[in-house]
Amino acid sequence: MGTLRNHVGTDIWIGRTDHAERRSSFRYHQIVEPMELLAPQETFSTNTCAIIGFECEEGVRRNQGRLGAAGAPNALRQALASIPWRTTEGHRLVDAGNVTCSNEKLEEAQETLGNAVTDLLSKSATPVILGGGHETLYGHYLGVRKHIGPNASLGIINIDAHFDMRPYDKQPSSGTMFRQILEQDSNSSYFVLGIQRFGNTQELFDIADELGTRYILEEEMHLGQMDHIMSSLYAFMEQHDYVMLTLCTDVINAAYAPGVSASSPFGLTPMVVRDLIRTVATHKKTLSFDICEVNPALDENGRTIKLGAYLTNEAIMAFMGRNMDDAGT
Ligand SMILES: N=CN[C@@H](CCC(=O)O)C(=O)O
Ligand SMILES: [Mn+2]
Ligand SMILES: [Mn+2]
Repeated sequence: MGTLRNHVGTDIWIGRTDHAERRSSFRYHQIVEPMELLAPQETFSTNTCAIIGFECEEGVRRNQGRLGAAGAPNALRQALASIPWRTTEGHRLVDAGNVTCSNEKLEEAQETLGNAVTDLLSKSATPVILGGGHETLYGHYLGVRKHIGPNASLGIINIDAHFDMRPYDKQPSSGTMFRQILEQDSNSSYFVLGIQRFGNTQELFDIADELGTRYILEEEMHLGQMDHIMSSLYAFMEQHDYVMLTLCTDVINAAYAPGVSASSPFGLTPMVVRDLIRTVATHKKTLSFDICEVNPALDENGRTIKLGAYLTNEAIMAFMGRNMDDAGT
């Protein structure tokens, strides 16, 4: 089994403290609570986000990518630690620890992550998954599908430069997940935003068309075009019973996000990605979020890690914001 480590080291959630008791000066490290996964426990209020890390780069290795993404979950936690926590008192953030992939056992680790995600959803927490290579998404998907059952329609929204729809008959990797899902699950649909025209072969565009993928190219996603894109995104979410969101950090321009395996010289700006995350995570059908492909080993001065943490914060704040009315109940 993929190893489940319930508690991250005490040296991870450390940051600046402006005041030890005054909540209005709190940052993430002052409010995050450790939690036991898979242990019987009372259900959370709907105002709870649950972080879980996936220390895995086996999918990237199999896809001939550059290694380092397994170090991202704790690096992202460290960067989140000092971000101001700006929600009301009823909102909680728990940390369920890390699932670690060892001995190249990717499929087992994805299953372990899936079980953790199902557990969190069954306790009414909103999972926020810190990958890992983009193979993290497949474990995330397994957990969501198990929670909602086989018959519910699931809309999967991916913000990515790549389709990740390569053949998986030899082995799944970080380049195969959406083909695995669409070929195995007729109640799932796929919408990907930020595709690079020259980051994918013609064959991958053909497979995307064959499998009914909705996609928007990066070059169609700039100022003046966003209203139309947000409307398409909203329409896609409305068509499904549930939605899940995944961010492949290589969709962002390489100047802002150099710390990824396959960087994008023409990638999106962080502000566009922030708007997409806000739109999707605010929607009531969205169950969960993952961030993948941050690679600390390739980063420059922590720039990609910090951006990844800020985008994760956007997802968490959007999830919390939609539950504002329930806060404190
Ligand atoms: N996770 C996806 N990775 C891309 C890598 C592309 C590249 O190396 O240029 C893919 O498989 O298509
Ligand atoms: Mn990608
Ligand atoms: Mn990807």
